[in-house]
Amino acid sequence: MGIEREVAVRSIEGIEIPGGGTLGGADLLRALTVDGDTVRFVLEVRDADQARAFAPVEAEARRRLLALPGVANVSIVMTAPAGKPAAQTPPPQMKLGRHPTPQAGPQPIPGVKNIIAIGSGKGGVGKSTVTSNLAVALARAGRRVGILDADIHGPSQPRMMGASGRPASPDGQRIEPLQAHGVTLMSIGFMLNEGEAVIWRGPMLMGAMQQLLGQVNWGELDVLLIDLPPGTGDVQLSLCQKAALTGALIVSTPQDVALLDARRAIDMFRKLKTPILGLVENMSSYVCPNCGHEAHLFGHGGVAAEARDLDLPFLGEIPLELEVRLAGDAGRPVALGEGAVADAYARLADRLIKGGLA
Ligand SMILES: Nc1ncnc2c1ncn2[C@@H]1O[C@H](COP(=O)(O)OP(=O)(O)OP(=O)(O)O)[C@@H](O)[C@H]1O
Repeated sequence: MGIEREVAVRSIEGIEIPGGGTLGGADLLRALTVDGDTVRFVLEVRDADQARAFAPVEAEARRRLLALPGVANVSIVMTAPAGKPAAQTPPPQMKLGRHPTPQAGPQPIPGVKNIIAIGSGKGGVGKSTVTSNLAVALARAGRRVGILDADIHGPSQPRMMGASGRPASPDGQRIEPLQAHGVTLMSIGFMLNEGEAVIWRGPMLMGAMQQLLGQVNWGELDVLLIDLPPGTGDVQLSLCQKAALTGALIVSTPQDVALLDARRAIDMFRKLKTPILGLVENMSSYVCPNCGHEAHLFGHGGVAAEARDLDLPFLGEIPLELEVRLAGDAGRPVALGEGAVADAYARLADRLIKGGLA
């Protein structure tokens, strides 16, 4: 029998913090949840320096929570919210989109244990939404997670993760990624001026991908999720040739037309010898918030059936909920909170962790 959430909050809100005041008083506790014998929460700090100064606070919170009867695990994620608004800060002084340098086959990223590409055949099926929410769910489960937003046509991770700052590149060689909701984040969108379009093709695109993979200080990560553009284009090709991918995860809606496109994406990854880790059904069912009636706007179960046909793992279904879009637009992925969708993402994260993929 787990403890009450309030008991967990009360036990740590009085902890004194650097600079004076308490954890509760300074409103730094986010998304505290109790799940059986596990307590999880996010500690919102200003930047990496403050995160270091807060190490004793984190240790004390862990000590106090573990002392509560019924608590066996504590997972604390420190996050720094978005930095300065993009408009005030120019892109880092670094030329992105150069010609690729020769390399011998797909390369691992030092310090990064798994690299998972998130793909879809069709646009708008929720690939970016799944990426941001899965990342947050994995971080809540205590994993070290990064996102590389490689959606060159419409990078949406900065908005979905609420990160509007700019990564720095003091030496013009290495790029410092941002942090948001406990996730290390780099987006091709950070390297462009607002409204600037990317018209790279072929070799230039390959060079840009190589830089984003190899010149970003990713640090130690259990998993890096790569948000791909929809379809089967140059980015997918570059990525599979340049990065030693653990595998690809395919997002689709249950609709026939989306499934047809997903099949093409799967075929491409197979041809490139990238393992397909499984399929996720997004916008699976809709539960009316007023009457509780469950409807299947895009059909239901189509992706699971497809996975069976193709002999691939079916990793789970994510319901369609207004809150998913609102949370994405507000830069706070819905998986940070509670409810059916957050639970679905927690299950997906758990499957990847148990499978040794994250
Ligand atoms: N489960 C869901 N419930 C409600 N809205 C959702 C859900 N998943 C995604 N959406 C919304 O659908 C829209 C498209 O999602 P998203 O941008 O993630 O798709 P995408 O596949 O990455 O598209 P593209 O690759 O074309 O950019 C967004 O407005 C998003 O908030």
